[in-house]
Amino acid sequence: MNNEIITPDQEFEQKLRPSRFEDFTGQEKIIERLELFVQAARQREDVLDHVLLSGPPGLGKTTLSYILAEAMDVNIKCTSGPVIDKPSDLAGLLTSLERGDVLFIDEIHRMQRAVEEYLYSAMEDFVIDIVIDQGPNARSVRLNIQPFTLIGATTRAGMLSAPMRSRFGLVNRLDYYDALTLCKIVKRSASILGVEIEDGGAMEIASRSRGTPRIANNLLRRARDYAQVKADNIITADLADQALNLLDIDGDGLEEMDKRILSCIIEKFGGGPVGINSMSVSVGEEADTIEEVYEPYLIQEGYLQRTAQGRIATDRAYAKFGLVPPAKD
Ligand SMILES: Nc1ncnc2c1ncn2[C@@H]1O[C@H](COP(=O)(O)OP(=O)(O)OP(=O)(O)O)[C@@H](O)[C@H]1O
Ligand SMILES: [Mg+2]
Repeated sequence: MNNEIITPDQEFEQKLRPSRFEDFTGQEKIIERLELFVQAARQREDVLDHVLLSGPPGLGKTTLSYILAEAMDVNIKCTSGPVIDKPSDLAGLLTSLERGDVLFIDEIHRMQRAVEEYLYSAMEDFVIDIVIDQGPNARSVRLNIQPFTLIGATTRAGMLSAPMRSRFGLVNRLDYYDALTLCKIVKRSASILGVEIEDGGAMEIASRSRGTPRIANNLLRRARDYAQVKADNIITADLADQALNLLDIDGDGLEEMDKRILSCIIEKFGGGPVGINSMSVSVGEEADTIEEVYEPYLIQEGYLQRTAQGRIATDRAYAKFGLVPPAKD
């Protein structure tokens, strides 16, 4: 399996992560909007409104959060939904923020309900309740905190509760990148890494990266290794093609797990509909990962449909394996 292609490598990503709006390629609408709100807030010497960033993994949510903090010229503190055990963990973080600071909460849809509710008053009125003393003397005091910007990132916007969602002033959904945009990203990354790449090579990588900058960068890295061993360190279209074939990434950018999911629906479940849990057992991947990582791309590319009864393989999925879809009644 090529899980390394889709999983983040912190050190490597850090190096390639754009730190200013100008270096962030693609998602033009979102960038235009965010730049405008940053400018407006700065002019008023105000704190930036809370921002929600949603979209599949590797499209730039964390990157944008850092860019926003940088553009506002404030500190950023990072945490993640599942690691906040109880409201008091959050209280410590919130009281440590200075005016205008960014609190970045990754995987915000995985926050516990009690923690989430605790966050509401902080987001809305910049106050929190803390319990002091213990036993019979225990009492709750209301504490003002500095106005701050919460940036929440989620791969599953649909799993966010309505009250949480409504507290974000700026809601942005990142979409998959087209190949041309990814091509620019690949070339930028190559120049940072000092890798020589031809236009054709960059395009080959871009069109096989499932619309995802993280994957494009990871494939670039693999192509670089290949070029170093097999050629003169130059990534041509031909060389990129060979390197990606070696990784089992096909011409449509599908990787082994994508194909396993599709062939499982077709071969074991007669084309579907099949429930996520049966599919998860059958392909040997967690249901969450299938839903967050693999399915969105397969759906966008028209290989898979999600219906109330379950997942269905489309005609395109059959065609992918050279099969004829069953006649519909
Ligand atoms: N628009 C972009 N331009 C250039 N590089 C990008 C862009 N978006 C993402 N990247 C690159 O892809 C990598 C992954 O992006 P990032 O970590 O921001 O994704 P994410 O949406 O936070 O993913 P996850 O949901 O897994 O946390 C970054 O290190 C960065 O180098
Ligand atoms: Mg992230």
